[in-house]
Amino acid sequence: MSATYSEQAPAKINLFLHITGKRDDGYHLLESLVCFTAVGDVLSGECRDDGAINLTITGPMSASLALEETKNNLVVRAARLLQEESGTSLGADLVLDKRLPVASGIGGGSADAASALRLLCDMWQLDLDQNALSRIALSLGADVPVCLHGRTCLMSGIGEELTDLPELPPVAMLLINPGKAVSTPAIFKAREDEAFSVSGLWDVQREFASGAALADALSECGNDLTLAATSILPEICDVLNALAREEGCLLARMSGSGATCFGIYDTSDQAEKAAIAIAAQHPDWWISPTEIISQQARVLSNIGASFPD
Ligand SMILES: C[C@](O)(CO)[C@H](O)COP(=O)(O)OP(=O)(O)OC[C@H]1O[C@@H](n2ccc(N)nc2=O)[C@H](O)[C@@H]1O
Ligand SMILES: Nc1ncnc2c1ncn2[C@@H]1O[C@H](COP(=O)(O)OP(=O)(O)OP(=O)(O)O)[C@@H](O)[C@H]1O
Repeated sequence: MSATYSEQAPAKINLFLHITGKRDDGYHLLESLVCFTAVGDVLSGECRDDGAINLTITGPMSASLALEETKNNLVVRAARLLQEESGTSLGADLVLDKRLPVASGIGGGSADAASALRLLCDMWQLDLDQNALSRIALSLGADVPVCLHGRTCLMSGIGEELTDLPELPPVAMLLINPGKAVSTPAIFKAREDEAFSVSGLWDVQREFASGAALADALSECGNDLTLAATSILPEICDVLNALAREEGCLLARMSGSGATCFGIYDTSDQAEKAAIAIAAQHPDWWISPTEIISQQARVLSNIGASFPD
């Protein structure tokens, strides 16, 4: 029997997101403080020797992808690119446990693609150089390089320039998605007339001992896609208000191009209480209390521990 490999695909959170310019090809230059959370998808799989790539999607959010062709799934596209680049004749039977809402600003698809690259490099024992992997990642999407990197960092360029930052403490967070998908290109288009932010505002040396200190520093920044996203989906304002109203909320902000928003809470107890209170009023929203994870925590959780629901 062949071994089962497993990789986590944590949600990506843009703690702040500044749009600093636009390239001639239409892609925007950005600066964003990115971290990852304990909640995420999980990809697992076994090796095949015939080169076939099979993908089964399970989990609470699998229905959102049911109408899409499997060959277009970012996991399968990542696998195909890796086969081409490496020339391997191996394939894989993959299972994606889809827990993150789709098209929701927390990079679910990008995280899945990155986890496929990590899992298959391991399974197929590939020794590709980092540049080749980064090139494949960027060709799959602007958020895939940061998800492949998988640790707290400052992201710039169109998403391919990554500067490591001191790891953040396990800050308590609450993620909420109002259950409506948002198109990233539509949001970038809707902000076309807005001015660009200046870059270089974030002190890359700075360390934070608590969620309160982090939230305080983040209050100087913002998410430059919020206005555009709320004009397309006003329900995002309801989500932000619901997060901010609850006791212990230090900051409420949208991630990426939305519609998922995060709240930073003083304690995990407060984040969990807020989750229960908001769920009672909005049973149709996706609500997930979680925390920021560090790279070290991810490595440890890979050793025998299961990934939190
Ligand atoms: C908004 C963010 O989530 C912030 O992390 C990302 O920049 C989006 O990354 P992504 O979803 O992987 O984006 P892609 O799939 O590469 O691009 C989707 C579309 O978003 C727009 N896009 C994306 C990234 C970027 N830096 N500039 C852009 O203008 C482009 O219209 C592009 O056609
Ligand atoms: N494994 C996957 N998971 C989610 N979406 C996928 C996947 N594979 C392909 N897609 C397609 O990618 C689109 C964007 O999905 P994703 O969840 O990554 O968006 P997002 O959360 O807005 O990402 P970002 O934060 O990078 O803007 C979906 O609408 C879907 O059609």
